[in-house]
Amino acid sequence: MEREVQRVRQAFLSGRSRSLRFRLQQLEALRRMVQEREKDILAAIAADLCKSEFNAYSQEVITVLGEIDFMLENLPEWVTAKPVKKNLLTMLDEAYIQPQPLGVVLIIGAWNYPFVLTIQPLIGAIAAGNAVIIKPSELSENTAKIVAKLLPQYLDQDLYIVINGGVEETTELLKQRFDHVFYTGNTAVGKIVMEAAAKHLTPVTLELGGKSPCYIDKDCDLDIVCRRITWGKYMNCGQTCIAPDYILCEASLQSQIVWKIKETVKEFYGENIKESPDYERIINLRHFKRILSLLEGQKIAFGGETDEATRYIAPTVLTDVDPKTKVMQEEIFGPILPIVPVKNVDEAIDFINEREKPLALYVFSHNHKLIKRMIDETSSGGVTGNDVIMHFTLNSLPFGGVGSSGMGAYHGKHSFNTFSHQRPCLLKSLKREGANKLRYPPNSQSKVDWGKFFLLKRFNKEKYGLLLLTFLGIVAAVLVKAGYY
Ligand SMILES: NC(=O)c1ccc[n+]([C@@H]2O[C@H](COP(=O)([O-])OP(=O)(O)OC[C@H]3O[C@@H](n4cnc5c(N)ncnc54)[C@H](O)[C@@H]3O)[C@@H](O)[C@H]2O)c1
Ligand SMILES: CCCCCCCC=O
Repeated sequence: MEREVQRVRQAFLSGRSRSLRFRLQQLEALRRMVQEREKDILAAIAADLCKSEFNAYSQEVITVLGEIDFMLENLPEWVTAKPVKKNLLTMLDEAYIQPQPLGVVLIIGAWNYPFVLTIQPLIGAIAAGNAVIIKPSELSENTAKIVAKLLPQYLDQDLYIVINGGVEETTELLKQRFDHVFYTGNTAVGKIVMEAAAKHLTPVTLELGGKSPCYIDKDCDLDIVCRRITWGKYMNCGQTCIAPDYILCEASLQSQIVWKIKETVKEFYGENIKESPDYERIINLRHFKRILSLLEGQKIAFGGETDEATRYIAPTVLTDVDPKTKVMQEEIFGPILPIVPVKNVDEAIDFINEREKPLALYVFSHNHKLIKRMIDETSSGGVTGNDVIMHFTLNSLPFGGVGSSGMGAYHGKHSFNTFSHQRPCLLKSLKREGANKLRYPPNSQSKVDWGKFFLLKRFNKEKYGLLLLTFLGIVAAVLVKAGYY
């Protein structure tokens, strides 16, 4: 492992990943890989999650292609140095921020959307000029294999490498020194990753999970609300980090919601859900059994059918759920939707605030003020109002958690920033030494006064104009040089 990391570091130190041209070339090669080997990629995802080609394409491949195109379009502008505002002391100098690559980045992927959740961070890391070690999740072994097979055929083989393996390999990898670690997965492993990274003072991005609440106000169109929630909850068999985990609503809405979700499930997946090409399966037996254990002692309004041989769990809704029961203590990450009745929006806000900060928050209402109030008075990684999941798809929005749902963010420019160091640069001339006398010892009251004038004075640019500021600066420099101060 040490040798592999060393090899990637040597490749980074060669400097070739830094030029804009090289980054664009690699991103174009990655796009070619996705386009030319689409069938192999979709087949691998299908084998891991029993997902149809249409679903794999629209949930994973489109996002990857969209992200690459967005990077190719914007990267030339993002990599350029950005001049910053100056003060009187630096107005004749050059001051700018130069984004630079961090170095060697470790990306640890997740299994639930095994392609996009591994490749989208990779796109950001390449765009920012880094070398990358990719560790796909061993749980989605088919996608892990295809990623390991294809990437070296299209990308620089020393700068971007894939290491496959399980906990043992990840543990070994985490002992190495990286310049950034980007982890997607559960909160418990997130802590292990952060602890390992801390030994080298390596910064981390942690894309974790949590119980994302969904508040339904009585002032809304329940048909539309239930259709959107059904889509986001049962997509990928509930194995979506930002799936609505549970519903909060007034007790009077509960039976209508159950009925409408049941009808929508029929509309989406037909009478025989097992036969639907749009309904996936649970990733493995461990997760299958974990999800089943969440049903114990619950009132099942509909669903609840299971088949261990195929790891099938039907779309299920639970009603009148007691917040103290197991299903409300951990992230469900499966097709079970508990409804917890609350008296009103105040109680819903308290309910959310008494728990760990979730990765997403959903609120449905015709009342825009109520939605704004929910946003103002709670915290979550991201929010979609009157829909679910969709904030993930807009790459101008940062995607990430807060508190126990994670730290840092990515997507689009936010990925570029995550994998870059924003290097502040101030370039001075070796001339104009007179003005510097102000900061050299011995200090005096008049030097302090001039310091205050240069550094603290706020000018209204429109009123005085830049010319006046320049004039004042020159006068001050001349006075200092002449030895008056
Ligand atoms: N925020 C996001 O974008 C996002 C996306 C997908 C999943 N998630 C979250 O991930 C969770 C589900 O994934 P999971 O928990 O099954 O992931 P997981 O257990 O498969 O972990 C993911 C990665 O961590 C490694 N790993 C596991 N145990 C380890 C250990 N003890 N030491 C070192 N490495 C270890 C695995 O090898 C794998 O590569 C959910 O909580 C979900 O919300 C979050
Ligand atoms: C269009 C759907 C993409 C959903 C990706 C969710 C990522 C977290 O699991």
